[in-house]
Amino acid sequence: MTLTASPTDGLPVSDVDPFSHEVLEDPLPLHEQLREAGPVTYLSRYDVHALARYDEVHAALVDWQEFQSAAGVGLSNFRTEEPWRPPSLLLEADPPQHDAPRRVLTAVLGPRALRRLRERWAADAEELVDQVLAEGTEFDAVTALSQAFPLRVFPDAVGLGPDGRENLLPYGDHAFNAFGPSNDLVAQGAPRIAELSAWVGEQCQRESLAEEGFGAAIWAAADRGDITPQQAPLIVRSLLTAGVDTTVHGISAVLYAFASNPDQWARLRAEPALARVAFDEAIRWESPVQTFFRTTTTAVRIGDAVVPEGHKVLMFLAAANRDPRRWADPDAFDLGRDPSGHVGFGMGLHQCVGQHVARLEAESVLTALARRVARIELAGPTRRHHNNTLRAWGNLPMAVQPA
Ligand code: HEM
Ligand SMILES: O=C(O)c1ccc(-c2ccccn2)cc1
Repeated sequence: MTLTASPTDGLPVSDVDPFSHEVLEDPLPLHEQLREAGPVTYLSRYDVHALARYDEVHAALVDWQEFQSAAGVGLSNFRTEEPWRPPSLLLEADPPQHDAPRRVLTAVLGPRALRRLRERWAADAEELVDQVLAEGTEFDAVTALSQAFPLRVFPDAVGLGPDGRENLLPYGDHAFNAFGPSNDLVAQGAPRIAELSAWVGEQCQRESLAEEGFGAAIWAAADRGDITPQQAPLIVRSLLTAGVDTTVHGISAVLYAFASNPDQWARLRAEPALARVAFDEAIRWESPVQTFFRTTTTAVRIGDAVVPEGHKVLMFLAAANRDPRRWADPDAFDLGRDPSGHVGFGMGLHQCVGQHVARLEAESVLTALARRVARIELAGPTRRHHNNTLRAWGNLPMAVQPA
């Protein structure tokens, strides 16, 4: 990446494409360059300002007034472009519109609501791990665990019917690609997205949902008048968009972290309670959600530069999560570290409302695996799955040694 300091306000400029396959394959060198270039960089290719250091990313995330979400959290600016789908009532909204939908989902997905799922998901994870190990000690952890577990437990928790669940991953993959530029990744998903969107939209209707579950709880909130009946299906859609691919790649991230750091697996075996901190450390280390945007609502000073009003700001969460200004030995996956404060779930008003669901899914899988497996290691070449927003594994060939 060529960085030229513009003569005026000391704002480094680059024409790098953060959404190129070269960068998506290995974004770490770009993250390092952007952090070292200064507190903010101007990416001329997309006319956006980039933040890669922890302090600047954190500051933008918590300042929802000057860095708004209602103009979209992708490259597309909803002030000038039609969104590809009706905007999310949480993600692509600011207060006051954001308030009621957020309050409802906070209650539906909160730690208390999950208490009844904890035992069921622990049993589901044990059953899945037993099935995987019964077939042998070498397997692709992406299909056998990272995809299998979320797809086994989450649609049921939402209250989806049995048919069409294979639509969830491609729908989410396209939604996360759509936050980036209209490149080949977006073009790949375009032919199917109308059909996938229709199926997702159908699942959000009250009559499609089971009487128990996150979906029913959202519709019950509409009955109470906490939200309107028109908002309910869009809030169910949020779960189906944001709640599947993210957890699949989050579980892949923690499994890869352990397989590439076998000494850390030994620590987990010795102290199974470390499963929860292990997941957050993996979210910091790998950052399954790599980037997304905000739009300035006024001219904002960052470092020596001023970002004009109405400009898109690209936040590199993954770069912030490995910023040596914030983290000691940032590139190490270390269960001894306190990962709290990482921005892998965002921060502030829009911080992930489903983070407790994600943590419970990951903890269930890790606990079941740690009890049954003495060692896990990579057993062959890995392949990335490229997405404009998500950091994902296409496969994770794993060899395990039963306990
Ligand atoms: C490893 C798994 C996950 C990761 C890394 C993740 C990451 C994130 C991040 C970074 C944000 C902030 C977006 C922003 O600030 O604009 C977010 C928001 C959100 N997430 Fe998650 N997420 C995960 C799992 C989930 C799950 C399981 C659900 C639903 C059950 C979910 C639902 C949402 C929703 C609805 C929002 C929007 C919140 C708001 O704008 O108020 N996420 N997530
Ligand atoms: O409400 C929705 O539909 C929705 C919510 C959240 C996301 C998201 C975006 C970037 C990073 C993490 N999550 C996507 C969609």
